[in-house]
Amino acid sequence: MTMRLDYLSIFPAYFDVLDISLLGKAAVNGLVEVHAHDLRDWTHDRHRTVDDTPCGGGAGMVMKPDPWGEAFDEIIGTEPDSSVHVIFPSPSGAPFTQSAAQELSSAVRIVFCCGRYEGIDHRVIDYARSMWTVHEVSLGDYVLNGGEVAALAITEAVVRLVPGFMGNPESLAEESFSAGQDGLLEYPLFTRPVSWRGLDVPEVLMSGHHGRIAKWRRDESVRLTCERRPDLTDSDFGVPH
Ligand SMILES: N#Cc1c(-c2ccc3cc[nH]c3c2)n[nH]c1N
Repeated sequence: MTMRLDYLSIFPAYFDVLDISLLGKAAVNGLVEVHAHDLRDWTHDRHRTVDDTPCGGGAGMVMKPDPWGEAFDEIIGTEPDSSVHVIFPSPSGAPFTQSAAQELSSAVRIVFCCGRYEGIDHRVIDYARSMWTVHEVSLGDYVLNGGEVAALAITEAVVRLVPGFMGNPESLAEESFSAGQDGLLEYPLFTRPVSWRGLDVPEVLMSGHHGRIAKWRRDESVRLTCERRPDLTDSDFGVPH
């Protein structure tokens, strides 16, 4: 099943990058198809205006609803369809998580609505909610200038989980935040040479003793998670008091 990805933005060239790297390969293999659209193509004035002053006053500009609605009609259609996932990156959105990426990896269609200026007229989101499955999501607690970077990050997090995308799906199981890691951060990784600039690979990893190696890795994951992400430690993870 091919996943169709659409991107609506006033900077559609942001998404040219999706033609390279692994995503390019996935497109070639028919796993995903990518369509980037310039929102200004749905304007009708000579300046191709997509923004206006905020009702109620305030700084900055707000994206007008009309171009979005006409773009939706042409790109998605005018009939409700809950199988279409419409993502609005927003600083006021719910934190985007690995579990959200996992859920979206089985979607047949995802449409990213990339706002700029101060944001998009809220009626656009309300209309989309009446038609499709909408996700207002945030990458994190910092401010970007628009939704494009978030759309790219979410795309990578989702598409790499699409069955058939990763050459070795087993590698997904041991990553940070994966279910296989019990939500823990990934342990430190090493490869050859064994000694590098006076720094050595931990001996246990060279022991060939799989049980000891597994314990060392689990202990390191717990240590790192407790140190860096106490918010993820909603249980003791077997940490001795
Ligand atoms: N996702 C996300 C965001 C944003 C964001 C998203 C869309 C727009 C449209 C205008 N400004 C935006 C900022 N800022 N910080 C995040 N984590």
